Amino acid sequence: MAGVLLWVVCPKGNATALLSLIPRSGSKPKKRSFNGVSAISSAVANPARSSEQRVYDVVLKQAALVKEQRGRKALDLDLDLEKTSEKADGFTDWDLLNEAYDRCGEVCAEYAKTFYLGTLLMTPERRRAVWAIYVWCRRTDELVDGPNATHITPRALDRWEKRLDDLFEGRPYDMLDAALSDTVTKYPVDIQPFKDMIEGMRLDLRKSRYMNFDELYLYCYYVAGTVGLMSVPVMGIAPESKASVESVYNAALALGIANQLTNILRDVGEDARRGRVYLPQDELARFGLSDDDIFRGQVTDRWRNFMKDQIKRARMFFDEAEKGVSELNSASRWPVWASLLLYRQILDAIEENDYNNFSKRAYVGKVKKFASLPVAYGRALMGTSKLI
Ligand SMILES: CC(C)=CCC/C(C)=C/CC/C(C)=C/CC/C(C)=C/[C@@H]1[C@@H](COP(=O)(O)OP(=O)(O)O)[C@]1(C)CC/C=C(\C)CC/C=C(\C)CCC=C(C)C
Ligand SMILES: [Mn+2]
Repeated sequence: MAGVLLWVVCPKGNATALLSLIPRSGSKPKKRSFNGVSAISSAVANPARSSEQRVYDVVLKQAALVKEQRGRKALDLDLDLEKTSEKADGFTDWDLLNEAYDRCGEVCAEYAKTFYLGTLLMTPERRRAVWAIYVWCRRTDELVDGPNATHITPRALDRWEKRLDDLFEGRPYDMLDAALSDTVTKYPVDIQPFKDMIEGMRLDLRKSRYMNFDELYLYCYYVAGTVGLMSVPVMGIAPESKASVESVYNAALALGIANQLTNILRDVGEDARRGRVYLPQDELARFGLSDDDIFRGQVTDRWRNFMKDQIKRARMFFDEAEKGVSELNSASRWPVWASLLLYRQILDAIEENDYNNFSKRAYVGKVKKFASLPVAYGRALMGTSKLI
């Protein structure tokens, strides 16, 4: 990771409410109404398009790419790598490419053990592609959150983006990039979600307050919804699924948003100590709260009520995501269910802490964690048809 950093710094070379929140297949995102608040939010003050509409364009683009490839039937993604694929440009050594993927697996095992174990159920080809995506996301997040984050400037992120362009064009900069470079030649992965994740990191450099949910939604899409859009082309949709491609991508997007909203609710105290408040300012005000209450860090009834509302919304996104998991290829469902159930339980833990997310970290204990794994497995075995 240090090498990457050096290069970047100094380069060389309620349910109905949610249903209106998540756009359905082929339709445009509708006006959002959450908790009785007409929350087309910034779109009201600003005739420009809402975050939801902007994000939906990326969903459509990604879905179109998948459909195009399905139509061509050019790839059989389950065949052995050696039999099916061309070598990535500049990478003529199979051993080196295998080594690059193995290294991605090691990084993944080190940073996200449960997720890594889940990927072992996937086909070898898909598994290593997901590792490559994971590693790129982890490195991108490390740039702004890692030990050297203070050296990161918008220009450094521009260079990271240039490097992304290069790897998508078959010119990887290092071994880990080479694995992703190979992955994007084999799966219908669009570059836009990757660029958008970098945009999320840029946002983190310049913005520490979110006026309303529309602004927060865009941030959550950038840093987390994108992960869903990057992963599904690799995980694959079950051949027997009757769901539209768009609806599956919407569910994937919802899972990323749900995870990030959960992250934000869990880390309120930690973020405040870094001068950051990710909670929508207008919603805080509606509950008679302000930044000062967050910096004071006292759990009051106002805070509890506010948190109940926020948790409810995060759960609605999880509910929406759940509908899509069964549409994925059977071998990809288990890790997704496992991560969904584990993340969702963080919300329960916040409740169990009596909403003290200022000084008590909500976490899911080992027993609950392990108990979720067979539940995830059971759900993964269930068939499709929750979406249309
Ligand atoms: C149909 C359907 C439901 C499909 C499933 C789609 C799918 C696999 C969605 C994945 C959703 C997911 C795991 C999103 C990640 C959300 C997340 C935690 C984002 C974090 C961002 C920044 O957060 P922050 O800095 O506030 O927090 P930290 O303190 O840093 O934690 C991220 C850290 C961005 C970087 C993301 C990653 C490193 C995770 C990348 C994961 C994958 C590529 C694999 C996803 C696959 C599975 C099975 C979970
Ligand atoms: Mn982070």
